[in-house]
Amino acid sequence: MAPDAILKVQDVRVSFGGIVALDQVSFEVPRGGIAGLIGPNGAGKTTLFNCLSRIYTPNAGSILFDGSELLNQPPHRTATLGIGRTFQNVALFNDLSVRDNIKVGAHSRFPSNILSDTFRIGRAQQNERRIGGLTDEMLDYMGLTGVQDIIVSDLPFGTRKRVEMARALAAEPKLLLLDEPACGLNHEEVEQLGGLIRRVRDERGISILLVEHHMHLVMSLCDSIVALNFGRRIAAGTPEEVRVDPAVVAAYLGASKAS
Ligand SMILES: Nc1ncnc2c1ncn2[C@@H]1O[C@H](COP(=O)(O)OP(=O)(O)OP(=O)(O)O)[C@@H](O)[C@H]1O
Repeated sequence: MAPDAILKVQDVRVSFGGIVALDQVSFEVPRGGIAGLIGPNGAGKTTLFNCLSRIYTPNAGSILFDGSELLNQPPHRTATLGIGRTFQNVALFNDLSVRDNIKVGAHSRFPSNILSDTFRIGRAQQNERRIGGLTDEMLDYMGLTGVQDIIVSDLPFGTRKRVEMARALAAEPKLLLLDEPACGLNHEEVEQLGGLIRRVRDERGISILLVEHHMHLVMSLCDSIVALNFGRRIAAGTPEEVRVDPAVVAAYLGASKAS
């Protein structure tokens, strides 16, 4: 793996019965980069994200994260290894407050064990203080301090999306996977989101991979882009290269004709 790649996806294949959702897909995310994953509906983007967050196990291929094979790790370790994620439809604990949702993210940074915590109360208390500190920091960073006690289900969709990103950031990931972060946001919110994602990379050094249909956001934000269609990689390169790639143009024209 190139020393500057945080993620290397190599020849990944996933099939569901007769449907091949990913077919020999390979690409890299440079460390400290913002990479985009694009493609028409059904191209395989979510399936790939589900492999990266270990919800699915590929039938073949390799996923190197920070130099180690991710597929050898148990699924529950992805957060502790340093992979954070948000979901297309927002997956928060709807009955909990903003603060408690973010605390859940911070907890994965300081894993606890009821047995050892019982005998090492001092350490458990120290971890609780750190979790509280990290939660405060994320509330402030994401501009959510004013709504910290509000139950998540009472908030507008755009704010819930920010809470979800704050929860992922509270686990201090090395790589953040954003699944359609602009979906459901208005024009102004999309502009703010672009600035926020850039800040997360610039100020926190977090590498980012985003799946997104909002082409203006992808093209203005990403350093590199991978395009999929029918489970296959059809193009990869800079935004300028991918935008004019004939296979990408044909895939999107085909998708718009079909819809
Ligand atoms: N759990 C599953 N069982 C069966 N088929 C699936 C499953 N998940 C995805 N697929 C199929 O795999 C293919 C890729 O789907 P996927 O959701 O990854 O595409 P996508 O690029 O994320 O699409 P969208 O932009 O609409 O979210 C599709 O043909 C889809 O129907």
